[in-house]
Amino acid sequence: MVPGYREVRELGTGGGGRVVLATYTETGAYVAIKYLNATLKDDPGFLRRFRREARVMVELDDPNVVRLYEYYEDVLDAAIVMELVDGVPLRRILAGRRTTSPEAALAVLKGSLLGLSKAHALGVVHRDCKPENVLVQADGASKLSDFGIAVPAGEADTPAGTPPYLAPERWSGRPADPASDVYAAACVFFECLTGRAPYRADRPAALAHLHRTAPVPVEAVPDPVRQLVARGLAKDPADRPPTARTFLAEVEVAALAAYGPQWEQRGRRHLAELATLLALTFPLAKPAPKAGASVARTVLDRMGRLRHPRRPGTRLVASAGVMTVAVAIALISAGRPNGPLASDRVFTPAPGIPGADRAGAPRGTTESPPPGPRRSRNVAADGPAPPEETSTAATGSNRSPATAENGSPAAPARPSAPATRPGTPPAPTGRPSSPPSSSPTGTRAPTPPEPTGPGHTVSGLAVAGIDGEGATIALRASTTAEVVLTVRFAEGPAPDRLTEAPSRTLTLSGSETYVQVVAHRFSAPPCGQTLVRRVTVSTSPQAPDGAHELTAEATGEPCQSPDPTGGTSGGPEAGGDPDGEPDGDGGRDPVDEPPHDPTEPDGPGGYDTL
Ligand SMILES: Nc1ncnc2c1ncn2[C@@H]1O[C@H](COP(=O)(O)OP(=O)(O)OP(=O)(O)O)[C@@H](O)[C@H]1O
Repeated sequence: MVPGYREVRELGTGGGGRVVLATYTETGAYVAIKYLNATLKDDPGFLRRFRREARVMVELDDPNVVRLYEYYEDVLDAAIVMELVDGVPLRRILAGRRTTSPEAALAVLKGSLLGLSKAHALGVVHRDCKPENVLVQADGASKLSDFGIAVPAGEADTPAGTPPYLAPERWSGRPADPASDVYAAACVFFECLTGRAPYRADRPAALAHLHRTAPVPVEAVPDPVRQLVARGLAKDPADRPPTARTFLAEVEVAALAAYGPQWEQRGRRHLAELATLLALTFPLAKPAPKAGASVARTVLDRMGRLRHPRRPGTRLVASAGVMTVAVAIALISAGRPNGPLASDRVFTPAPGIPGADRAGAPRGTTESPPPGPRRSRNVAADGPAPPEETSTAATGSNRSPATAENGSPAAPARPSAPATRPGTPPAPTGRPSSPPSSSPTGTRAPTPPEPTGPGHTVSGLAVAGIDGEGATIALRASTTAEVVLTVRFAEGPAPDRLTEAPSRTLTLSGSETYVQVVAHRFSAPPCGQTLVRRVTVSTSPQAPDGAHELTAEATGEPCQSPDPTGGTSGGPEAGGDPDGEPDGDGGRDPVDEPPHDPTEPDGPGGYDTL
């Protein structure tokens, strides 16, 4: 069990292990914890993949993607602590060949494409978009989960994916790229509309043949969305929208034209109805020992204070010299090739179920790190992988390591020994005596006080992410003495036209590793426009490579054009009514059965993730 959490019950078991509902003991907040199967944990390849999943998730701070709160690893367990989605997998909604209204199918597609866009912008492909991995909440919002087999786009990889959703080129062994995610998302869209995956066969070879050669079964879907299906399921990736973002633009246009400006509202409402029908299966529907306390504000309260979760046991740590590896430690080490990656300390990003305060915040923006070697972008993407992985295994493998502001490469900072050696007593586990301060200080940062203690250095510093409500900063110091962190936020219409906000100063102490979520409300980009956001961080004592900076772009939702149907909602051939009633595919014939098609009661059963 991950220290600091209490298991409530099992939610399900996937190919990689089990997922449990748990509470964070300090606040009572609910989380989902995915444990890597014990056998797989002993397999370096699987463990590497699991760590990669965590690293991808930590970067994907997006409301359409299940959020990572913490990655935990010790001698016994490897676990991902993540946002609990109180809802149902889309698979369960579609069970028994049930369908959704076209607007609901479009809403699912839009949610998946938004999540995938974020991944694509970071150079990552999901590779396993399918109804099992789309979780639908009671409000009709959906979230993409399970980045277990995600890889950097274009990386030569072993075949992976789930056959009914596998693009033709993937069957030929071509590397996964964003267009193959587009194909999978289009398959899920098709399944929402028809209750079936586009191609079905009982033998992989037959299924591969259908994906490669069978005509796209567009006649099975309502007219207004046929073109979308044809585009998304195009055999040749060159005929498909190249990324989720480009497909999304086409989806918005087609949906608006066919179903009017309220299409998404109606779609979400219908999804909400369908999910609510299954409310008894929601994770929180079953009796739980304690009501989930809201963590919305606690995180900010506690921001900057280090939580020392209970350690997994000194005996384990001391006797085996086992190191508890943490994502953020990898993050802050990522900028330096020989940086310290292992620690005996449990690390908890943004304590108090971090990120939860921001989970419900509206975003609807994309963030894409700009090119250029001088700026540290997403650190996990920039830096080399942890020692177990090659740098090409890191997300965005073609990116250069983080470099200092002055342009010189980050200096190696490998310590001569781990922080705690076998036999030495564990680090203090109490709370730091005083919380950090966080105050606006004018346009320039004040001169920070000198840190105490000899040999006190900051060995790692990185801006791990930016979103509309602030930045996540990872920091590692050589001792638990005070570190002053100065954060500057700036935004504007272009990189050379940024306006700086008053800087923020936080004093941190009591730990050697921190991940700070520093709140700052950036302006929301107007529809169709892009705003540039920049976060610059520096510390005292200074990090070896000085200040770090991350720049991101946020793009507003596409602007709505006047309703081409003259203001009526719902096109004449939509097969959906203005109230969004479940009308499925409007009584259309099911998809033509391809040869070798077995009868499948509940979706494309019989195929697991490869
Ligand atoms: N964050 C979450 N919140 C709520 N339920 C979740 C969460 N993550 C996973 N689950 C549920 O836990 C179960 C197992 O999920 P997991 O992702 O491990 O497997 P899967 O996607 O069903 O299968 P596979 O990983 O083999 O493709 C599923 O029922 C899933 O809906």
